[in-house]
Amino acid sequence: MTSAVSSSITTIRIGSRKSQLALIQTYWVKEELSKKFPNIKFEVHTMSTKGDKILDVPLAKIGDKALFTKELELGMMNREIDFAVHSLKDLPTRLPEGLGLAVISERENPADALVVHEKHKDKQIETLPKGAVIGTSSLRRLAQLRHHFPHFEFKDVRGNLNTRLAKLDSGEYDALILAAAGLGRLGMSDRIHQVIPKEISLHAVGQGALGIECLSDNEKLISLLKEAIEHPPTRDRCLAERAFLRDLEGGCQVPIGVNTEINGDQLTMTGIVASIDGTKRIQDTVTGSLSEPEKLGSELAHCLREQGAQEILDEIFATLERG
Ligand SMILES: NCc1[nH]cc(CCC(=O)O)c1CC(=O)O
Repeated sequence: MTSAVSSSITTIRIGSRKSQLALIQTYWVKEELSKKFPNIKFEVHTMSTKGDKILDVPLAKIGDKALFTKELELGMMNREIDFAVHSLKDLPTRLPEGLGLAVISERENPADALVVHEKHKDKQIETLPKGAVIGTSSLRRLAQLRHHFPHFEFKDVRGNLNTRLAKLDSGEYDALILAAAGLGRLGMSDRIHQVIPKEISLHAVGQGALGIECLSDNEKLISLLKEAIEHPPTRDRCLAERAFLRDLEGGCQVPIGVNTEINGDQLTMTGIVASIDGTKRIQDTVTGSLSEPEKLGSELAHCLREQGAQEILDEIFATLERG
């Protein structure tokens, strides 16, 4: 008996991707659970996802929202694992029937970071030279940076963080834009040359937080996870962000950015939808009660739609389909 529903709990199986970052995140979750529940045995089971296997195609062109999660979801549906740990930003906003987002962990800095080649160590993003080659695999980063810095050359970069950094250091790129949180968790905060301010680029929905997915009816497991892992302020911010993305029908790979802030019992949320060439941008900010984060996310999505966000998104989907 390995299910957490039984009173004779013995083992709970945690599903994880195999990348170094995924394993660091999963072992952190395992450690937090083990501290709270020393009598339960937690086991890590690793799986490769499609996103780990296809490394020669730009992410946006693969066009599969469950790129980093599907194999783990099958593992839960087949009862091979009890829950899966994801980078929340890689978890689609609509999950397969029977599965749910059980808890959200405390968020690290959700901002993007500039990482530069040694020869640019005295520069900031504002002062990198014309024609500088900037590596990013995210349309969101591309669209927002191109608007502010049309004189840079943007080039796709795939692979895990170590591979990307090796490509930067070998001179293939002048700089990379990476999530500050990923670098921090890998112990490479010293490579963060500049945190990109929100006035230049808004971060991805859910960036910097972990999301734990499990069968929606596994109430015992969900209550264990809540007790050990859940961080309510991050949860509320991320639920608002995910409602915003869900209502715009966007995945991780569309140029949609957000910023959220809690002040007392109020949540303030800024969102942007941008065209890939950086010329069209629709951005707005809403504030509402922290008690209904998803309502606020939906309100912001509606707001941007009314200002023409859907046209920008439709154009992008058509371009991606044409290849
Ligand atoms: N899709 C890649 C991905 N998914 C999660 C992270 C790490 C940061 C996070 O937890 O948001 C990264 C790398 C990156 O964007 O640089």
